[in-house]
Amino acid sequence: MRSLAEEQEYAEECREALRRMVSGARENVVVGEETWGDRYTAERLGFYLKTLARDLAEEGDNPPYFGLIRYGGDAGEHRDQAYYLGRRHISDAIGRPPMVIDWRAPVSTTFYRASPTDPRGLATRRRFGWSGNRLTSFEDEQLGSAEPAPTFGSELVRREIERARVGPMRDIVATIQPEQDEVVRTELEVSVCVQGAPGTGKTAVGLHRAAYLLYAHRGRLQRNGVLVIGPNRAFLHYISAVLPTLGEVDVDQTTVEDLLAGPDARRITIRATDEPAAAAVKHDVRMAGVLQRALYERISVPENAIVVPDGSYKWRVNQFEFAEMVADARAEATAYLIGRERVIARVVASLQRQAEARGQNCNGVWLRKMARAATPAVEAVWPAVKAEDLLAEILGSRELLSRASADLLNADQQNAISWPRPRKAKTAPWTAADAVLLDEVSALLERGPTYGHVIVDEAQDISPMQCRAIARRSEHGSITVLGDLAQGTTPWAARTWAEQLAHLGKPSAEQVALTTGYRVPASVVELANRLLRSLPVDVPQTTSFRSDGVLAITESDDLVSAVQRALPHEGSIGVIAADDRIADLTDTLKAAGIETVAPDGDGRVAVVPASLAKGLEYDHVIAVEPAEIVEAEPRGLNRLYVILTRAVSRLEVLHTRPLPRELD
Ligand SMILES: Nc1ncnc2c1ncn2[C@@H]1O[C@H](COP(=O)(O)OP(=O)(O)OP(=O)(O)O)[C@@H](O)[C@H]1O
Repeated sequence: MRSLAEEQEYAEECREALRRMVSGARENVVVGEETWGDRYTAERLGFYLKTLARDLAEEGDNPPYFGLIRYGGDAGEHRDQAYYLGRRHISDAIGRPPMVIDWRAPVSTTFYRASPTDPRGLATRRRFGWSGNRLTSFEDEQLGSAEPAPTFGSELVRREIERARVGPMRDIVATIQPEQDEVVRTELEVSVCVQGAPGTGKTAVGLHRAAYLLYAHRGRLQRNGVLVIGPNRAFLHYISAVLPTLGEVDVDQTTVEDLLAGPDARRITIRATDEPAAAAVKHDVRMAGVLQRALYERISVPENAIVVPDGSYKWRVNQFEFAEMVADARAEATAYLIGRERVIARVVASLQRQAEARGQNCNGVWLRKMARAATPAVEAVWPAVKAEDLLAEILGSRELLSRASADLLNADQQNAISWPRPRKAKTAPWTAADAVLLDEVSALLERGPTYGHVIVDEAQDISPMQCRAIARRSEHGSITVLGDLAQGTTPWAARTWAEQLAHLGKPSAEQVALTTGYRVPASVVELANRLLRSLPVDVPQTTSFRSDGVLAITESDDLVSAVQRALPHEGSIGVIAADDRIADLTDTLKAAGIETVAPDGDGRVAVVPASLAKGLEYDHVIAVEPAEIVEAEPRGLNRLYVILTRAVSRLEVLHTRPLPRELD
């Protein structure tokens, strides 16, 4: 095995090889641009070469590798072989073995999963310690010896997990733990649902799974795409750097709200906010039934035949035939507008049969003319509908709403979502929940495109109707569902995964639990677990990987002193409080000369509204007045649980009012 100096030299050689790969890729772009060929091939080649050059160049100054595995004498095809593992594959010359293997390649699994009790053919596992991009140390585990060393855990892994957090989230490729690796490498066809306590690495696992799937199934997923859905924009900002560092830049990352307001649904402008009672009804899965009925009641049974004059003839589809065409299309078609098109096509086909029987030549022009002539009759029984017009009408017409929601919604529920008078779709006071309904109606009218894989983070908070919108976008693909039932804070938060998975269209997804926490230190976990016992969900408790960390409960409202106590320590500081205290607290800190930023800003001290803290983490968290956080919303205790578990190293709870008794 190499010494430290030799390893440093090898690291330099790898960097050099990577630089050659970048310039080679750039040269290829130039050559590719001058290559003759058909336009499609030239375009595809150009796109591929440019992507490769860009990906390689974006590699930047990351350490070229983080681990080395050396197999023993009885490891089959890998016998006595050694492999360096890094964020990306590095090769020196075509035909030569790679200098560094991508962490996602099958052989890398051994690095993550081998243990003294199951060495998987390995003799040694070496982990490298880097300071910036300088290799400073390594650590060897002898896995193949007859007498395995007692497991003491890796010091480098411990240091990485306990490091102070600054700035946005980082990748965890060097230290993925075995149970996390199993989720990351689950096959593409398999949908998984991960229930994990705070800080167990769900988000990290989801992002690494996206990168893994793109590596293992690049062709398929580049066509269909991978979508990551997170709870809010601050969270997306926080995770935005992870996939690019892993070499993956073509993953869509969005919130459910933005997904539904996206380019294919830009028809409404959200101008209003629903009352809680209205939002509760609109997010209820029964609305799917209401919308479906309201749409399909537009279809009626034909009362007349279709007669189309054509020169000296008149072609006919009699009333009975026409009714049968409508009934058949209704039974077969997957979407309303497709069914309507099908009826028109069948009417035209019938006219064509009659015309051809008379020896007429039915060319394209004739067929289009017949379709135009038949459309008004079809329109009368199967009218074309625009999603926003229909939704505006359902919410604006008590008769229609009551017909469509009979036995689904009671009178109070119907009242809650009714607009006082019919509105025009364009200027109606649309709300965020209406965008979810509109998406449902749009999908009833026409099927939309689907992704190859969808990753849903904080999935416990997604409403049944939002789940259906996600299910539609992953209908022909698979999903990774990440969440924690105990952190559910929306009015519709899931109580069980079985129910949520059914709404997401994947009732048989594999359910996995992660229970080792890598963020929150043991003393803070102990406090949070007390609260967990009083939450109405059945989830396993976390055990912390970390024995360090400090918990302080201070009876005071002196936030400035609390921040000043935190400032000398390394790392980020998050002041988290009930939403309506944020402006005040920001002013107080400003007056004391302490500069603060919002949760998506880049600065040392962030002032974070409780409602935006989900998924984020700070080295030092100051949780201000838990009683206010709990009182601010119906699921206030769950919110408090989220807030207490944002701390990486130190949590200070600042209060003047009694602490909620659930914390005792
Ligand atoms: N194997 C690991 N090695 C190093 N760091 C890790 C590992 N797993 C998780 N972490 C770190 O632990 C922290 C928590 O991870 P993450 O945010 O993914 O957890 P989570 O389960 O999504 O938490 P929450 O439910 O609170 O949002 C992050 O800083 C992450 O980088």
